[in-house]
Amino acid sequence: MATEGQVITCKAAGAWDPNKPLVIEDVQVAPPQAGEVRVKILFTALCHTDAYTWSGKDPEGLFPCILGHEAAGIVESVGEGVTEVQPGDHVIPCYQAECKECKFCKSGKTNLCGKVRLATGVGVMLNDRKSRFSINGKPIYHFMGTSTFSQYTVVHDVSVAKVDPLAPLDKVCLLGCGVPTGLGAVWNTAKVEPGSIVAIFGLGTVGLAVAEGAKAAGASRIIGIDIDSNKFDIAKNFGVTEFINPKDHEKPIQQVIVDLTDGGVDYSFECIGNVSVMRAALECCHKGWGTSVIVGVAASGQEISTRPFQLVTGRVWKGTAFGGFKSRSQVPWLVEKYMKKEIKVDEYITHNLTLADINKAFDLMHDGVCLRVVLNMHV
Ligand SMILES: NC(=O)C1=CN([C@@H]2O[C@H](COP(=O)(O)OP(=O)(O)OC[C@H]3O[C@@H](n4cnc5c(N)ncnc54)[C@H](O)[C@@H]3O)[C@@H](O)[C@H]2O)C=CC1
Ligand SMILES: N[C@@H](CCC(=O)N[C@@H](CSC=O)C(=O)NCC(=O)O)C(=O)O
Ligand SMILES: [Zn+2]
Ligand SMILES: [Zn+2]
Repeated sequence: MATEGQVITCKAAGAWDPNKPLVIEDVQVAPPQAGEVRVKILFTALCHTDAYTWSGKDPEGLFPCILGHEAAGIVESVGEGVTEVQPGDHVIPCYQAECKECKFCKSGKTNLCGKVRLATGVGVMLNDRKSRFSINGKPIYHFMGTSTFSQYTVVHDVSVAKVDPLAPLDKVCLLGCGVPTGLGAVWNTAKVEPGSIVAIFGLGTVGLAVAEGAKAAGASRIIGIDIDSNKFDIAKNFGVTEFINPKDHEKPIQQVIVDLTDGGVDYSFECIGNVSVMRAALECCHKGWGTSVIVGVAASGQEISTRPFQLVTGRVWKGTAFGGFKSRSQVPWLVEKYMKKEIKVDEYITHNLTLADINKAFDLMHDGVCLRVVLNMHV
């Protein structure tokens, strides 16, 4: 049955209140307006950032909403003026937009885009500042401009990357967030050189993708730090060469690492979202040149601190969003790298469940027993 121009009623996971179980329910998804694309989501993964917003600690978190931002699907219909995708195209929604026209996109200095960010930050579409989701007439907010925990979603045309139709969508959905973030933190943000010593705090999907990126960049030592020693075995497969569990040491972890590395590492990456660890990650860097990249997302109200002397003496503190990748231009390139077996993706998927199991999937994340859980949205 043709659905173009019609309201679609489908299943979605509604987040009604912080930390309250997600509710699988019928949601109405309005047709796309000008500059918008309605996508049938086939597979979505869960990222720690979904859990962060669901927890109520995200200052941009609005309820009720439909979470989810790491997914893949097929274009169902497009709104007026949309030229770069058409119904049937295989796509990855991109929470980090790329309009190619705004001050940010034209700067050549950042992958951030300003075109739709103000609207996506308050859970609505740019065109009429309203949501395309509702339940029996009550509007439900969008999340990160993607809302992939729904069988159908509406995104801005600048927030969707067209990918190779031969790519398996149950795998490449991961290229919507965690894996590119880790790889890009190394390749685009830090620009790690061959021979570098690298420290990675947090060995979840993002930290392991940092390890993979560092190995590909020719790092000589890749030190993984995690409070869960169970992560160490799997981390070897991603290139981590040494492991430290801070619980095994009495000294501050930054001192342990400085002692192990003749003065500190060349590059460190914080992939947890813990501001104390961010300080340790900066302070384990080598005097004169060590660079620390903040990847983890810290809760509302949290602040970072260190002695300014750490920066005066040459350490550099940076951050990264989506690993510095320009989404619509570079996600298709990452998909091709996966198809050529130049980057891992399958190896990050530890569980496959269905939309109905979404609360179970978040339990796996909170119990620390998974990397990525991929949900089949239409079983
Ligand atoms: N900047 C960006 O563009 C992005 C940021 N993120 C953020 O990156 C972070 C990591 O995401 P995931 O890998 O999905 O999370 P995850 O929860 O799978 O991994 C976190 C790891 O950190 C470890 N850990 C927790 N506390 C620790 C501590 N005090 N010391 C050492 N290890 C500790 C855990 O055992 C776990 O292995 C999250 O904060 C997420 O929100 C995720 C994607 C994009
Ligand atoms: N709303 C949050 C912002 C959280 C954040 O930093 N998000 C990352 C992506 S995390 C993906 O899993 C990001 O890319 N930020 C850039 C942006 O424009 O949002 C808060 O206010 O804390
Ligand atoms: Zn994410
Ligand atoms: Zn832009």
